[in-house]
Amino acid sequence: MSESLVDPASRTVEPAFQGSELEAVDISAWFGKHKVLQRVSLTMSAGSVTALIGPSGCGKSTFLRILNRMHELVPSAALAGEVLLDGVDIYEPGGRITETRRRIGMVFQKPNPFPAMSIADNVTAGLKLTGSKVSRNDRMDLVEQCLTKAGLWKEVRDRLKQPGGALSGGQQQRLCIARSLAVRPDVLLMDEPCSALDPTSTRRIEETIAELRHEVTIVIVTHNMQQAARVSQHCAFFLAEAGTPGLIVEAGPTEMMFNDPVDPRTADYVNGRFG
Ligand SMILES: Nc1ncnc2c1ncn2[C@@H]1O[C@H](COP(=O)(O)OP(=O)(O)OP(=O)(O)O)[C@@H](O)[C@H]1O
Repeated sequence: MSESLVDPASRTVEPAFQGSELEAVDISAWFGKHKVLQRVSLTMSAGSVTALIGPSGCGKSTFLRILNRMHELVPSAALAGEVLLDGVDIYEPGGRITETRRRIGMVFQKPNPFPAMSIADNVTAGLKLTGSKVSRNDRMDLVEQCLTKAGLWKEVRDRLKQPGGALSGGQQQRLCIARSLAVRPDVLLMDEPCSALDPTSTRRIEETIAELRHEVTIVIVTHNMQQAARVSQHCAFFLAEAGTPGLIVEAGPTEMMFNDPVDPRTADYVNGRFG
């Protein structure tokens, strides 16, 4: 893929950012007897966006869901390995799942605001679940702050009481990002957040991601190579060959992954020769 795909501005890692580091160590995963991930290790650094790329079915979403303990919601699901958030395993016995999911938020493929709930209430909907209390005044400040960070404030500030479901798809996705930010996560996981959106809304979300990475560590699954090149500073290429479990073929700085990968399979994939 040509060098111009990688935005030079997105490569710089801000030295001042003191965010959280997420590290997956030797993660294997199963659905029943079907092993879908094989000893995957990856460090997702603070202050940067890590893109997970690879063909359909290679385990990217499963890996992402393991990073905030959502994988275990599937009855047949099992896993081995560790996920360290700032050095502490989120799967440690006695660890609180609610607190883990507060610290590691998730934005899904399809925008999922509460459609009948007001825009403002959508933003603060996660606070109750995590047991956080905010006064009425602080609540409105928080609503404004999160909508601003999600790049939606200017578009909705005059209609905060209108239902979230009345927004466009792209606005709904930014509302979901605002809702994730309200509980002050350390990490934000995004599973193909633009796949249901038009190119303009996609651009808008990408701009939001570029701004957010200065305050929250971001991990994004994307099928769009241009998007991976535009928004991420690090990339991991997943592959499941001939029915074998998914593994990481190669991971590293996005510029290297796109312009000078070590493994020929990475070059083939990022250049659109398969997948
Ligand atoms: N709930 C589930 N129950 C059983 N098998 C599952 C479940 N979810 C995923 N799988 C299987 O796990 C493997 C990895 O799926 P996963 O969705 O993680 O891949 P992916 O790389 O994210 O794919 P895509 O890019 O198409 O979203 C696939 O073989 C899939 O069929």
